[in-house]
Amino acid sequence: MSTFVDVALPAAVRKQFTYHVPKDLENSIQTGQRVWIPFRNYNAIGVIVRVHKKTPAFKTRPVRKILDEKPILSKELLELTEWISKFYYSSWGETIQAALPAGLNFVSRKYLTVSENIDVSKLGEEQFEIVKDLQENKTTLDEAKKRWKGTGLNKVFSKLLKDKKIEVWEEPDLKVTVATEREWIWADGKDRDSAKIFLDSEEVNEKLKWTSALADIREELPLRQSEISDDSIFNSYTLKKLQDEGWITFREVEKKTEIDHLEFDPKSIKTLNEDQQKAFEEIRESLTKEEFTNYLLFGITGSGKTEVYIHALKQVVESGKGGIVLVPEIALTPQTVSRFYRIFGDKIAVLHSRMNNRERLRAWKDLNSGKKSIAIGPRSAVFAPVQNLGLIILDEEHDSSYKQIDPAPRYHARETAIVRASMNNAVVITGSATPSMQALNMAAKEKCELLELTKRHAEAVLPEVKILDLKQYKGAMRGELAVPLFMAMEEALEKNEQIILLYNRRGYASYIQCEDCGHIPESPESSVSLTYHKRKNLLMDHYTGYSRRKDMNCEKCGSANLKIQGSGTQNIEEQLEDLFPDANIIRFDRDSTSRKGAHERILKTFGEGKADIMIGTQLVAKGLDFPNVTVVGVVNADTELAFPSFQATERMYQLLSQVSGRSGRGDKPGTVFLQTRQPDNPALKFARDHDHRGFARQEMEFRKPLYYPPYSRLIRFELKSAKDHEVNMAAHILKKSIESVVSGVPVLGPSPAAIHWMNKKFIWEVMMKIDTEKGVNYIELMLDKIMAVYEADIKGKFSSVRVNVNVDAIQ
Ligand SMILES: Nc1ncnc2c1ncn2[C@@H]1O[C@H](COP(=O)(O)OP(=O)(O)OP(=O)(O)O)[C@@H](O)[C@H]1O
Ligand SMILES: [Zn+2]
Repeated sequence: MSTFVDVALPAAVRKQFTYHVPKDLENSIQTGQRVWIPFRNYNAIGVIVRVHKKTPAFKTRPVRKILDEKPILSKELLELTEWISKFYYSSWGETIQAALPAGLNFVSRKYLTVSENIDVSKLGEEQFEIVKDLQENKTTLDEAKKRWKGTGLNKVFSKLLKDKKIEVWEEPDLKVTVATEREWIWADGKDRDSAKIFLDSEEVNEKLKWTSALADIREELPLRQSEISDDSIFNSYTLKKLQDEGWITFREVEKKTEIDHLEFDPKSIKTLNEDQQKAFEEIRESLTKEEFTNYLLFGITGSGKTEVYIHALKQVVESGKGGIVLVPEIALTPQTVSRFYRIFGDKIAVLHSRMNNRERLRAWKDLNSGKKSIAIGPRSAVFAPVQNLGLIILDEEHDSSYKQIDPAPRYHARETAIVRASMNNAVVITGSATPSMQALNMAAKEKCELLELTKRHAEAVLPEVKILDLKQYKGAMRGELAVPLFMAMEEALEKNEQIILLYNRRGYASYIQCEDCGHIPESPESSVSLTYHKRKNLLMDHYTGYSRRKDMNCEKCGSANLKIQGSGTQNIEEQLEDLFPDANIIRFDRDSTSRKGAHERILKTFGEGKADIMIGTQLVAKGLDFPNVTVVGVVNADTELAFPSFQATERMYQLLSQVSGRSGRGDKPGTVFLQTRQPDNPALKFARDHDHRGFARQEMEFRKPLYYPPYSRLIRFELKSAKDHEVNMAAHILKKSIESVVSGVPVLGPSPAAIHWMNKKFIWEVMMKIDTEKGVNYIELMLDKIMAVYEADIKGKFSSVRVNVNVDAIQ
């Protein structure tokens, strides 16, 4: 009886491809391996997701070769990616693609090889020339096409391909290597003492530049290339000279990662306070019993959630297991990493988006081999190949970055973490000072265990929050700052305390507006309003990258009265420099942190007290812990409300609470000022009173009758095409398809998306709300049916329209 395998490919089609296994490969084939399979007219890389004996109804082709001796995807991760592909309605292949780092996933190039069963002696002269070339030079398909383009050999090459005398094979795009660097060492027979004698000897001529270098480095060998600092008196060239003179030589060593430079001091682990200890005891019990449990750690800002995580993780590591710590990408600061590194040292592998492919691959391998047992990273670290998984921590559970939006798989790291933990009898701790409505609802339904920390550690207390009505302070403004905020800042500066200002917008000034007709220029590519950048004098679309020079006259009415409205962080920064000429001001936003390492530098400067005021976007609200910050100001609390989503209020509330939480974390009490034009907005008042439960109650009351999440599950269908009328019609057909498959569920739309035109495509949306009790199999089957009906209905029409499905869509 033959053996068959089902193979996943990274395509968007939700199906696997079946091949038979040649006898000689039968003993080595396993699920989770990559194999080469004939696909269309080349040999593609695929991942085996199933091995079975079920003969398919069609004629199968054979697996060509096995790429990985050992599976690169464990049974566990295969099962997890399968669950995601069903629940979030992605293809299994594209889900696997997201779960593996480049070099191990499907990212590949097409190379040419000469077929094994070709008889070279029978080739014509031109054929022989090509074959010989390919045998001698490793060549990609693209290179070959270029090489013979326009020459007489082009046709011969195509014929060889067609006759399968030359085959196309995909190969992983990244060779599995580690990054190395030079480490300079003494040459054979040379050492510090002989160098000293030489330097002291008469022969040494001061003209020899390298003398000083030798003097400088002789005590410091071995010396890594990366350790040569810019202000050092010698450089690589000096070292090269010393090498030529026979004093030193080098060897290639593995590069250190950023994390290798952090401080390791496991004894510095903090003793938990009473509340923390109580929470930890409960978690410990589940860990000891190896029983899947989902905890929600609801602890106010500064209550020491991180300390609880650390103790839980320690318990896990000591029992020989591994853990994953998920944090929002922008909270993945050196501050967070170093707190864990101090206790767990090189057991930690950090994964983040600023790493290059090679660094990421190395982290993956260290975890997969068990060399490291803790992964820290953003959303995608939920796929980290941690061995013997005992615990997953998901900090700042409410953060929207845990949901992937594009491309598929559109998964949420929280739900994925819960599923992965339950597969491993592991524990999940999700933590937040402002838990999402979803999480609170789970706790209410006893689907997770609620643990609370209601006090800040030791003497620290929550800050006093003041709401400033900008309408009332019209005549009492210092730039963008109402007088009370300005005065509090002056006072703090006087006492050498620090200040954080949130301005939730970027660029020099947000937008321009016509004073006469009120028109605000919009992007022709995405229909969002354009942001004005003073430095470049440009209007920019931050979604698509479109930009143009600032208009001189209103494009609508021709008036020259164009006013710059609102102000971005750069403008505020300049104002602050005038208002507080003696203060050091530092800006923290995406523009100022786009360079590698900038993020770290800014936080370090502020942490060391070398800056007095930090002004920035949402970045300043996340998880930062600076005990000397006593004043926090929100320049305009209303900006979040303008966002078109049922979650806008929740987002605003969270942002205000989180940024407020940066104040008064040490022994000095803090104050927070929220500037607004809507002082009566209840969300602001709840934020002022630190009343998350009150806010949640009101928010739930608002959502329940409207059947919004968490009372329902939102599934958004996004339809895209360059032809607006086609998407529009297709969206109507899709709506009917949904209604014919499931009756009685609310279907919203079709409507143009909030951003109706982007990347030259029109976007329409249809949304449905389903019962949250419906499980993964129901969802997959329902969506299969809907898509089948839809596809039958549009058959032959609207071929330009693509449909994306987003389960648990949040905005
Ligand atoms: N048991 C403890 N012993 C000593 N210091 C503690 C203890 N618990 C917390 N702290 C200190 O209190 C500060 C706040 O703690 P931590 O950053 O863990 O709070 P958090 O709940 O994670 O805050 P946030 O939600 O605002 O990010 C930190 O500087 C931390 O070191
Ligand atoms: Zn106008």
